[in-house]
Amino acid sequence: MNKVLTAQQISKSYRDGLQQVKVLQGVDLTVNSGEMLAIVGSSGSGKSTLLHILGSLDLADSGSVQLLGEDIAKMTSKRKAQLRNQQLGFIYQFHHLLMDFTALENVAMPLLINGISKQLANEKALAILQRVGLEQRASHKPAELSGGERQRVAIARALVAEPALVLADEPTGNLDQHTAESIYQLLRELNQQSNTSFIIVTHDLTLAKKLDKYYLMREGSLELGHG
Ligand SMILES: Nc1ncnc2c1ncn2[C@@H]1O[C@H](COP(=O)(O)OP(=O)(O)OP(=O)(O)O)[C@@H](O)[C@H]1O
Repeated sequence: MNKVLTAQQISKSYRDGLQQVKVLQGVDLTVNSGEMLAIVGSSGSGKSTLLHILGSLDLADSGSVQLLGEDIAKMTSKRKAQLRNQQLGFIYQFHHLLMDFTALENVAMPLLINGISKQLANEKALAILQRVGLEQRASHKPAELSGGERQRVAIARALVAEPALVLADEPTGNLDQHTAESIYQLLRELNQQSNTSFIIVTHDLTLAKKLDKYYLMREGSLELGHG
C-alpha cells in the first residue's frame, strides 16, 4: 500500500513566559493511500498543533514528516506552498470561506491559484458542488447558506484540486447531529470514489469509531484506539 504521509517522533513545545510547555512528545503516524483516520483528544491536547505540522503550516522542533515521499524539512517555502495547493486539502470547523465570494468562486479559488483557466476552474468547481449536492446554491454567498451548506462548500473547496490527503480540523464540530452524520457520509463517499486519504481531528468518538482507524492524543503522543 502506498504511503501518503509518515511522521516520526514529532515533538513541539511552546514557551509560556519562562516555562516551556511540551505539547507533542514523540508522535508517530502513518497514513496509507485511501485511508481515513481520526485523531481524538481533549481540548488543548495538541491535535491542531499536530495537524498544522503535518500540513506543513508549522515546523516541528524535532522529528520528521514525509509527505508523498518528500521530507517537509528539506522543502523550500515555494515547494511547500505548491504541495499544499496541489496535494493537500484543508477543512476547518469554521469553514474559513471568503464571505464576499459566491460558493462557486470559493470552490474555484484553489484551481485559479494553481494557474488553471477560469473556465475550467468553474467547470470543475460546479462538478464538485454537484457532488456535495449544492449545484443549486453555486451563486449564493456564504451568508446566504446554512451552517451545513457552508461546511459542504468548504469540503468541495478542499477536494476540488483532487488532493491525495485531506486534513480536517473538527469538520462537524459546530453542526447538529443529523447534519454531522450527513457530512460524515459525504466524506466517506468522496473517500471511496477518489481514494483520497483523510486525517480528521475530532472530539466526537462516535465519528472517530466509524473511520478506518482512530488514535487518541494522550500526553503528547498518539495511541491507537480500540473498539
Ligand atoms: N502559538 C502558540 N503559542 C503558545 N501556545 C500554543 C500555541 N498554539 C497552541 N498552544 C498551546 O498548545 C496546546 C495545544 O493546542 P492545540 O490547539 O494543538 O490543542 P487542540 O487539541 O487542538 O485543542 P482544541 O480541541 O481545544 O482545539 C494548548 O495548551 C495551547 O494553549
